[in-house]
Amino acid sequence: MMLLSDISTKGYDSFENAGYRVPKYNRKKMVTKTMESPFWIHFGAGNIFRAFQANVIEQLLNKGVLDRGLIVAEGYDYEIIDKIYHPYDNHSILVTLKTDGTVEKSVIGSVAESLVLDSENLSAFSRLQEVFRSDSLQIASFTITEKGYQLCQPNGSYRKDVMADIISGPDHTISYMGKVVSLLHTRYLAGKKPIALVSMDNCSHNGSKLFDAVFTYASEWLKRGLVDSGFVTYIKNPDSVSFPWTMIDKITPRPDSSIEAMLQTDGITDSHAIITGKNTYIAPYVNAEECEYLVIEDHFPNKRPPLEQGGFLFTDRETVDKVEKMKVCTCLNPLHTALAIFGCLLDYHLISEELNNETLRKLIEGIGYREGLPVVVNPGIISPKDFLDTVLNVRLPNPFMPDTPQRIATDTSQKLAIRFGETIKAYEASKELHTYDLTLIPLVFAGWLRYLMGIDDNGNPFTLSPDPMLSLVQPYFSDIHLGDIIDVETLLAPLLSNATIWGVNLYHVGLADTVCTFFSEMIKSPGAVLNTLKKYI
Ligand SMILES: NC(=O)C1=CN([C@@H]2O[C@H](COP(=O)(O)OP(=O)(O)OC[C@H]3O[C@@H](n4cnc5c(N)ncnc54)[C@H](O)[C@@H]3O)[C@@H](O)[C@H]2O)C=CC1
Ligand SMILES: O=P(O)(O)OC[C@H]1O[C@](O)(CO)[C@@H](O)[C@@H]1O
Repeated sequence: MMLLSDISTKGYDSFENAGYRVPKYNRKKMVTKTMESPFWIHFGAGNIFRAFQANVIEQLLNKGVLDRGLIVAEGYDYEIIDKIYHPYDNHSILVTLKTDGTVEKSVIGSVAESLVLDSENLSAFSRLQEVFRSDSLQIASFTITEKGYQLCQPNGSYRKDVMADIISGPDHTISYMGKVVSLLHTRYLAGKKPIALVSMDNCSHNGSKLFDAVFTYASEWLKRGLVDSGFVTYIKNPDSVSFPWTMIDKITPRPDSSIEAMLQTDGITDSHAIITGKNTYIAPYVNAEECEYLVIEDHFPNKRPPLEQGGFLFTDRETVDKVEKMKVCTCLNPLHTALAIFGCLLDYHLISEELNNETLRKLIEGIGYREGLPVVVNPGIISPKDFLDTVLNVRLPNPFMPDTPQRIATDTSQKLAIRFGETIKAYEASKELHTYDLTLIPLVFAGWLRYLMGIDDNGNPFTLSPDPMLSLVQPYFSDIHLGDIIDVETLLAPLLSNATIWGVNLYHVGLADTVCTFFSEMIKSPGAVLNTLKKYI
């Protein structure tokens, strides 16, 4: 029997004997050095951080490239720190699921310290202030989901907690970003020390999103006389505070029970997944694919260690933008969304199993190679064709990855515009290509509308994944049944013309009729979704 919670007292031997990779550096020394002179603090203690950033730093510690590790702060879901970090002395187990079926299990010790970003927890907050005052701090990074950067409510006014912070100033913050900007203010007061604030979230132009959030607090505080103008100048000066853009890619599903069972078979009896009160799915272990990309705009005013030795790719902003577009608009995420929609409709519960369905495989190959690649901009540092080949032949079919269409189907209404709309716009702008050449993208659009009926292709009801637009779009489909003869054009017109959903008004780009035709065919009877796909692919 092995206990992860015993690891700091009993050492790594039993884990090593059970075939786990274990820290090869002197962890005590590493922790002491990190506490004394931190270089990287990360906000967002969720799964991707543990699978990716913490593992890269672990490798660099093992190689002797680094002698200090990471500090992590969690400002949204404190339960993660209390239940998943502290009981294990900040260790975690990374389970890497390789495509050949082999599994690599590693004990990750690179997180030296974990803290709640809670202004009411005075000791944690003053420690964070101390970290932000240190000369050595070079990077504050974030994986806090796209929601983490949003300061406003859907009606455009500030959220309550944001407004409270704007009024009370940097010394009494309660909102997430307010607390971050308060810490940055501490750093400013400590001598305008330079730092890179690096969003590593999956959203387009993420650095600018982070800047906008930070700048909003600073300028609102300046307006109210709560900070001096030098603070705003500090944030706007790229030699003091930078906001590099990044592109991150590593499929990291929620902790899966099959992995937990595997750890138990190895004798680890205290590694159980939890769902926190804030709905984070987290465990002392994390499961992820092997493939990973983190492309970062190389702009670090307080310098940085040689993280490229851990595989991060440093480049200019324009290249990050191109890589991001390549991944999100063409080579990965459109394929993922197509599999999510049709996976739910065809009752699949594993992405990898969908790749064994010839029709679905042809669908995503066509979306990538035929419809997407002709308009993708080559970023240079990664070849789109090679990237797409790997997605199709290595990553998505990986039978050992417990990733589900239902997870990816989350928030589809927010994803269609960026994942498909950009390709449609590129066809519109092209002299040689025409939107009427597109068949597969309209099939996905019709598929999503069919998905919104909440009835699968066998005629059975299923639960739609969470999506902020459901209450708006679902009512259109509430009275439709398979086999109904309806005026599809009249039903769908308000949706098809909504450019917020698709990135374009489908009438303006000549695709509305095609989507209506496909949708009509998909609602004819049970089995009609698959038949429609077969007919047009
Ligand atoms: N899981 C994946 O495959 C990948 C995830 N990412 C990025 O990382 C983000 C987080 O992913 P995971 O760590 O896997 O998810 P997770 O569910 O394990 O953790 C989510 C993290 O975001 C925080 N969070 C959630 N809502 C928040 C809010 N409203 N304000 C501030 N913080 C909030 C949580 O407290 C937690 O730290 C994703 O949204 C994505 O942008 C990027 C590449 C791959
Ligand atoms: O939920 P989304 O944004 O569709 O992303 C699906 C997955 O694919 C990725 O884009 C791969 O990096 C991850 O960010 C995410 O886990």
